[in-house]
Amino acid sequence: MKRTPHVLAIQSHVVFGHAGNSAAVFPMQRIGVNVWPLNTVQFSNHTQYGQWAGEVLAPHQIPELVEGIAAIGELGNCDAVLSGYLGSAAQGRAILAGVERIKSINPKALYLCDPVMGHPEKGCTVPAEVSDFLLEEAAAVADFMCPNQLELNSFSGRKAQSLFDCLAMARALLARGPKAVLVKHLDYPGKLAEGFEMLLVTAEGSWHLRRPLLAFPRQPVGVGDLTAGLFLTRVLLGDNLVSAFEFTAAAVHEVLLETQACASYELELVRAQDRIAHPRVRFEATAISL
Ligand SMILES: Nc1ncnc2c1ncn2[C@@H]1O[C@H](COP(=O)(O)OP(=O)(O)O)[C@@H](O)[C@H]1O
Ligand SMILES: Cc1ncc(COP(=O)(O)O)c(C=O)c1O
Ligand SMILES: [Mg+2]
Repeated sequence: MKRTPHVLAIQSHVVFGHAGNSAAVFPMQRIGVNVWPLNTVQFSNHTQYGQWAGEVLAPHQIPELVEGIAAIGELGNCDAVLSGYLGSAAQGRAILAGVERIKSINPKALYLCDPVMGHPEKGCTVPAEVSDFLLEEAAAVADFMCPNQLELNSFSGRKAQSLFDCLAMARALLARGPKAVLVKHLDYPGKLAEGFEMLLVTAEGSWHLRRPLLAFPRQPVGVGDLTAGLFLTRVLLGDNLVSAFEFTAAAVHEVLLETQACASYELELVRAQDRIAHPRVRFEATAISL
């Protein structure tokens, strides 16, 4: 029987609702991986509510927890690390040390870095040291990076002017080391208003995908975290990168359809669980080149 992969998922936890690990862990488990959640913060709720209670994990706890897993002889069973929102560059460096420790025991282990930089227009940003860390240090170690357009613009120091410009920006990020860059959400002048577009860029080629844009009174949070977690999971389960990309788009769309149907602000992950595992919709990625 094929072994079930294990993923160390290092990102935020919210008690109520879904963001970070609270958006990614259950869907990842539902489609077939064991998840080791290491929560970088425990907040009452996600920060887009404008108020929350809770605490950030001290950076020294990350290596301590990783060493704890090593001490019971289980660290070599880690097949991948996923990281999301970082409270500080110090927390990021502690994650990279953990990734290096895991790769030294299991060289096949993968690292997916979701370079979360918040939503500047909603007053939520990360310190400049975190965005510098993500570009200068994390990109060199990560196997996969999953920026959205804002994050890609921030890496490039400018706004994308066209789809081909987005592609050039993603290729520039790819040149820093990752095997693949998945742009979770494209935004550029001339983009069709009714579509939600994504991009996958690898050394082999580039693929563009469009799914319907759904109307929400308030944009749900945690979609990026769900996207990154599902993509990594499907790769671990043996999909090629393009298939993992197409599956992820379909499964995320199913969650958003359920969320919209329930008029819910929080993602309806439990109600959508069978559709996450077996999406009824399918979006085909089409190859594009510069
Ligand atoms: N098909 C869709 N229709 C409408 N909004 C969407 C759709 N897919 C994602 N979104 C929204 O687009 C925004 C950007 O998503 P994305 O960049 O993937 O991740 P993040 O959640 O990290 O910002 C999110 O606010 C999400 O709620
Ligand atoms: C605690 C927390 N974690 C993670 C996120 C990131 O969520 P998203 O997937 O929407 O980028 C947010 C967004 O507000 C958050 O508040
Ligand atoms: Mg995000």
